[in-house]
Parts: sequence; C-alpha cells; structure tokens
Amino acid sequence: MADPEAGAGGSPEPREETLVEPARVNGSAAEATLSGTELAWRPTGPIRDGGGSRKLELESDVLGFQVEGRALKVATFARGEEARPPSPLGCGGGGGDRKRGEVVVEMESEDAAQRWGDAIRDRFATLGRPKRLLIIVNPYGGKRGARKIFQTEVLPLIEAAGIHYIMQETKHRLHAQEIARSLDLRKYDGVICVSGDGILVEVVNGLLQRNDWSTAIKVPLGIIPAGTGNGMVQALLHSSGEPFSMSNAVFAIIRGHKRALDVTSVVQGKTKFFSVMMLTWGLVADIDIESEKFRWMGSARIDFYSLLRVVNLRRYSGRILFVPAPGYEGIGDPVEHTTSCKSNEAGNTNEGDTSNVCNNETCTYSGPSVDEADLEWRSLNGPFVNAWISNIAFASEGVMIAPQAQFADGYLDAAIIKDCPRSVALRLLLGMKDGSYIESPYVEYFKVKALRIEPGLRVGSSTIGGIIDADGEVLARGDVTRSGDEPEHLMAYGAPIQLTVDQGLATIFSPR
Ligand SMILES: Nc1ncnc2c1ncn2[C@@H]1O[C@H](COP(=O)(O)OP(=O)(O)OP(=O)(O)O)[C@@H](O)[C@H]1O
Repeated sequence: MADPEAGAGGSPEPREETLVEPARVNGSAAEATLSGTELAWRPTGPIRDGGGSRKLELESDVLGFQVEGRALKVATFARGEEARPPSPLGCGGGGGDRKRGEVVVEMESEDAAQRWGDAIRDRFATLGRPKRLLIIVNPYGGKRGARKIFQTEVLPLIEAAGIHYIMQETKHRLHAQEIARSLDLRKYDGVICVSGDGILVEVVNGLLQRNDWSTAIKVPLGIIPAGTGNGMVQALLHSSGEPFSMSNAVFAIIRGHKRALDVTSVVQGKTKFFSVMMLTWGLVADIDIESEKFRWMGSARIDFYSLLRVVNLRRYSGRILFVPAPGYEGIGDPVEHTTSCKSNEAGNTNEGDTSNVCNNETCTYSGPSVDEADLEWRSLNGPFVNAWISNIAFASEGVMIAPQAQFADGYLDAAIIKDCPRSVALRLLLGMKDGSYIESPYVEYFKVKALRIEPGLRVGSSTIGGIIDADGEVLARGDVTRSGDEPEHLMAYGAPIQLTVDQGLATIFSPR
C-alpha cells in the first residue's frame, strides 16, 4: 500500500512514492518499506534467527529481483552479510567480499507483489543499469580461461540481474575490431569484453572506424579480467577503492555507473592507432615482448627476463617532444620549430574538421582537432632507458606506472627513465609495483597534451633500434626482422610517432 505521508514536507524535488506493506520476510512477520532506492523491513512478530531490522540499498546491494505470485524474490550481492542493520550514521558498506543471497518478501496479495515489482523496476531504471549487453569473449587471451570465467563468474550474476545478453567468441586476431565495426548498436546498452586489455582496445578502434563513430564511441564499454595483465580493470577498481576481483568487475557493470575515458590517437603519417591505456618504449617494452620466447617458464618469465635486461641494460638515443600540461612547463627544453606527424589525408573532404577522415564511401575518426600553431613544444634528449606514456594508473594488477593519471583529464602522464646505472634500473623496476619509482631523480614525471617520440638506435649499435608497444600491440620494432608468425607492424621504427588526446571521448563502466 502507498504511504500517504510520502512526499510531504515541502520538498521541491518530485519524490517516488514510499511503499509500506505488511509481509513475511524470509519467513518472519515484518513491515516492509520501499523508500527511494532503499528496501527495509522491521519485524512485527517474534524475531527468529537473530533477525532484526534490516535494509538493502538497491543500487549497491541488489543484483535483481523476480515476482512469483505473492513473493518478491530479491537477489542480493551485499558485503559480508545478506542485508545489514541500519547504521546510526545512515551509511553502510565497508570492506569484505560480496556474497550472493536471497531475500524473499511474501506479500499479502499478488497485486501488492506486482506493485512492488513495478516500483523496484522503475527505481532500477533511474540508476541507469544496462538491460541488454553484447559480451565478447576471447578464449585465446591470458591463460585461455575466458570461456570458463564467462560461464562461472559472469553468467550467474548477469542472469540474476535480469540482463539480456548476446555472447560472441573471438575467432581470430582483430575479430573484436570487426565485430565493433559492424554491430547494430541500437540493440545494446553496452559492449563487454571478457578478455585482456587488447580486446577492449580492438573494440575502441573498431567503433572509431565506423561512419557513425561519434555516437558509436559513446556506447558504454566494460571489461572482465581474463587476460595476462588486466591494467584497465585494476585502474578502475583501484580508483574506486574496490579490491581487484572478478565479482567486483562484473558488479561494476551491472550497477551501470559510467565514466568518461580519454582516447589517444597514436599517429605516424597516414597510419593511426587509437589507445585508451599506454604506450611504452625501451626497457619495459623489451621485457614484455622479448620475454615471450620464455613463455614456457610461466609467470617467472617476466622476473627472469627483467633481470637479464638489467644486467645487460640498454639505452636508446632519440628525442621526446611534448606539449606540457599546465604546471609542467619547466620540464625539458623549449623547441623552436616542429612539423606535425599527421599527414594531410588524401580525400579528406571535411575541411576545418580534422576529426573526420572521409573518402567516397566512409567518414571515420582521425583524431582530435589540434591547431599545431598554438602548441608550445618542449623536448627531452636521450639516451633513455624507458618511456611510459599512460592514460591510466596501472599497466597490470601489480604494476602502477602512472600514479597521478586520471581517466578523463585530457592529458597523458609521461614517466621517462633517463640514462641510469644498472642498480638504479633494478630499483626502479621494483618501484613500479606501487608507483614509487617516479620519485627517483632519474625519472621525469609530467603531464602532456601531446607528445612525439623520435626513436633512435640502441646506444653502441649502428643498426639496432628498440620496440614501441601500445596497449599490448607492437606498433614498431627496430630490433629484429619480423618472424613469420608475427603480424605486420603498423608503424616504422625511427620515424616520429605522435600522440594526442581526445578528452573523455569514450565511456566505460566503472564502480564509481
Ligand atoms: N581466437 C583467437 N585466436 C587467436 N588470437 C586471438 C583470438 N581471439 C583474439 N585473439 C587475439 O588475442 C590477443 C590477446 O587478447 P587479450 O587482450 O584478450 O589477451 P591478453 O592476455 O591481454 O593478451 P596476451 O595473452 O597476448 O598477453 C589479441 O591481440 C586478439 O586479437
């Protein structure tokens, strides 16, 4: 029944009706109340099983519900206990793992149960929860566990939340990009990747290759960690104070909170790659990519190869040019004159709008509009040991590369390791666990609006260069000739590669 007092008190905001109903909650007589997005009940008869007054926040404690006859069955996913006693301060939550549970509210009539079901449905709608998802599963990523993760960790929660879904497995490299390029976005409230970070990046690139890229890129993206590194999930959960776990990643998507995400255009001539995480050149890229040949060692391969690389520390010559963010104008030296890495796109018919590349059939995204004349470039000169250029704080669960990075501040965080002794390089690698390495005098840490790498050769060699890797994809390689099974690299090592940021262009599901 409806509470006649609800909405009284002169509040200017239109308020949802408060529902109050005599019921049996998990078998005990109680008075149930639905007020705003809070479902509460207090016992009206003998208290059983230690039960007293309880409440659930629909937003943060509830996966979904079903109405069956007179019963309203609420699937809970609360921390610690199924539903918590009201806090004297009016706030709940706290630490601890979430556990699934069920609260059965048995009403006196089917009509009442139906009315409550409708009211809860309306209140979920105001929370922006997704109703239909496309879920892309990469059975090949990480330890080849994505299929199982989907079945055992994702599906039970998605089904309890009443979300309709289509699942599609990737069949080959760049398949997720193809899916994103052609999918009918009207059918979905989000695209979820059960994979490593690489598939998320393929989806972003696919969306930006569409004619309708400017609306397509707004589809909320989500990621469930099933890859080798999982930096994006770690960055999202850490920024909200949530521990890294599969269920926290899934529930973040179900709850429907979203945040804007910068997209970086990585450009060399006419070649483009769109990144949402990071680019690395030097020591870390060498460790990441070259250690592949020791995959048989399992996770020890990274530690083993890191040590090997530190003992035989490589330095790379070259230049890093950048347009500093406000507050970082003192880093490096001023540069008199630079020329853009961006080519004049043949067939670009949208003069004055550099966000589009058009030919006769298509009009895709080409990166943010930047007036080169307005930019004041500065530079750092090599030799360098490593360069990280990142939009998010974490490269993987245990590697914090850019502690001050923000998802949508419109800047990239650069952490440049200058020439240093081997013992320092080892300490810096260890300090990447918690981000403390950026305090070293051998590291320049700053934010940029744009950045250009002019990668040079390994110091002491007249032929060998390094590796440039963006979001796990090898963009350019100057160290070896490509082996037969390695995909063709997008860019040439040696020619400049430019990065510019489009602030908050994409959208991602996030716990907060
Ligand atoms: N069926 C498939 N067979 C082979 N490769 C695939 C398949 N599906 C996707 N891929 C490729 O797998 C790569 C890795 O994907 P993902 O990001 O999910 O995993 P990862 O664990 O982070 O990566 P990696 O294991 O390579 O470090 C992507 O480049 C993607 O194109």
